[in-house]
Amino acid sequence: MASPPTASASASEAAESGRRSAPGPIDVPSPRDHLHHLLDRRDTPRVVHVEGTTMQRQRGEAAGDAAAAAAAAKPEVKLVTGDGGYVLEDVPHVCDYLPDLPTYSNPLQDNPAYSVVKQYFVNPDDTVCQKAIVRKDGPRGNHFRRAGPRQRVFFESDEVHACIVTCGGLCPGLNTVIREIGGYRGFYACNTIDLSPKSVNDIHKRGGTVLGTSRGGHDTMKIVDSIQDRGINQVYVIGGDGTQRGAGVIFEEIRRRGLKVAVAGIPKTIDNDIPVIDRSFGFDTAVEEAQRAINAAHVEAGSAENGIGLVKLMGRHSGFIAHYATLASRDVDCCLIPESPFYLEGEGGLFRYLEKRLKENGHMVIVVAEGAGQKLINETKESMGKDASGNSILLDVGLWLSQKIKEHFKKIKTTINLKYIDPTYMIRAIPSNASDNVYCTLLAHSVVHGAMAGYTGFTVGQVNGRHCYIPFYRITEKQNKVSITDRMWARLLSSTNQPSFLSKKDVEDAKMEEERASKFFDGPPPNPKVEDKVASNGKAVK
Ligand SMILES: Nc1ncnc2c1ncn2[C@@H]1O[C@H](COP(=O)(O)OP(=O)(O)OP(=O)(O)O)[C@@H](O)[C@H]1O
Ligand SMILES: O=P(O)(O)OC[C@H]1O[C@](O)(CO)[C@@H](O)[C@@H]1O
Ligand SMILES: [Mg+2]
Repeated sequence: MASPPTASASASEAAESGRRSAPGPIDVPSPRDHLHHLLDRRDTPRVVHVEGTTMQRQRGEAAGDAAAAAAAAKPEVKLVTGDGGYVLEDVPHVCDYLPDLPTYSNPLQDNPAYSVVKQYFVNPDDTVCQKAIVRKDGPRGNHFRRAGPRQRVFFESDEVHACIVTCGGLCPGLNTVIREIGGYRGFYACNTIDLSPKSVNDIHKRGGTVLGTSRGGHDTMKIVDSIQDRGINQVYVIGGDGTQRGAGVIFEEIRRRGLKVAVAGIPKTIDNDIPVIDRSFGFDTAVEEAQRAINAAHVEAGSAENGIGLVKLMGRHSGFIAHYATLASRDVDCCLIPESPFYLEGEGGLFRYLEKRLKENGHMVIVVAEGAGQKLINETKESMGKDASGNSILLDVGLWLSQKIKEHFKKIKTTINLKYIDPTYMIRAIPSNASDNVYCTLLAHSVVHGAMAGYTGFTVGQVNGRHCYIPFYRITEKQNKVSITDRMWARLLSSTNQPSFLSKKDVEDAKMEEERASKFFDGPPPNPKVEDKVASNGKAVK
């Protein structure tokens, strides 16, 4: 019988043999393939691969030439491999480039509130697995460093000079995170009143961000100059994929300058489009608030003859809010999201379904995510260009669809009553609900613990219910999307009874695409093929 696969080849060995021909669409990657992928990431040429306790720098500052400097400015992949196909995708630490920093005992141990906790400090070796489901003969897979307080910290409380920045769109919960980070010294100290500025005291009850937010205008050098000039040593960045990318470059520049500054991200986006993590804060609140709009649409539609209620929800590229709001409501007859293209005319099209549903039920509710149907709209309308951050400005699918539906029913001489509701900005401007509030609080604590422990260049996130530290590149390399080949989307289809708008070929293509993506982004599969198993000497095991 084959021994359990491991991915413990050295980085150089892995990089060398990693460039084999691309496997076919139905191949599943071995843990070694995945390791190669991590080592070979186009944007991540610098690799630190740790086996046991040995660290090998593949390329870096030592060469001292321009190429090395350029390489040094790129993200570094830090891998630790272990038995049974265990891979830890570790995050950078200030000691990686400032090796002799002093440490201090964590002041939390003197806080009476925490004295009752059995084991408050996390074991430094604790890691969180990315895939909760594994099989007995499969590899243990990808892991991230567990978040939480460490016994030794790299900053003294009095020495901390933190800054917080929020970027991108609004999101319920922003103020809760700001409040909890802002109160860091209060968090560790006994007298929280002295250390929590009055101004942040009740900001978690307000929507928006007390700091303000913006798009565009990222200038790495100016930002890092300002961090340096002001003597800031902890930078907390709250934002979506763009913001985390920005934080990644700030971190690289800080490391290049050799500053003792921790850069840490807290992922924010109501669209829930950040990969790896269970969900982003504010999403739960958005889904809950969307119910009010859907209820209103349902009441309006049900009160009129041939009533149609149409609700637009946010979701630029990912239709999670529409998806979950539909599932939660049960009053929705059709949900349209960016991930699932639809068409209007003919058999299996939207209009036929609307006609059928109105005949059966006399009214109906449609939920559409703002990014849905953009290709269809673009056939007749010019695109709107980009926002200051480079995101495409979307055409209003709600208005467009309302118009199209009205035209269609006019053509077939049927009177309808269509009410279009656009609650998008109202939804994202509210304060977070109770569940998001707790989530934000814990995320904020976890991120502060990470920075205090000297970790940097990471985003805090919940993975399989546990908080962990995830390298920036993992959060920004792709977007989290609704998988239309997943059971969850099938549940929606079975609850609304809407057409899937997909041909057999579309489904096959989608499956193949998702398999390819998960092959490279989600770590080793639970059960690799036997011939893909690799022993610790790098040889294939049969
Ligand atoms: N590759 C990048 N390098 C540096 N800065 C970036 C990069 N991408 C985006 N940014 C900056 O990050 C900030 C936020 O980006 P963006 O407006 O796309 O919002 P976001 O963080 O993705 O949030 P959301 O999509 O939830 O609204 C902007 O100031 C933008 O200039
Ligand atoms: O109008 P703004 O502020 O650019 O934001 C719109 C975008 O922000 C988000 O709320 C978050 O990315 C998207 O759902 C939406 O497309
Ligand atoms: Mg974004």
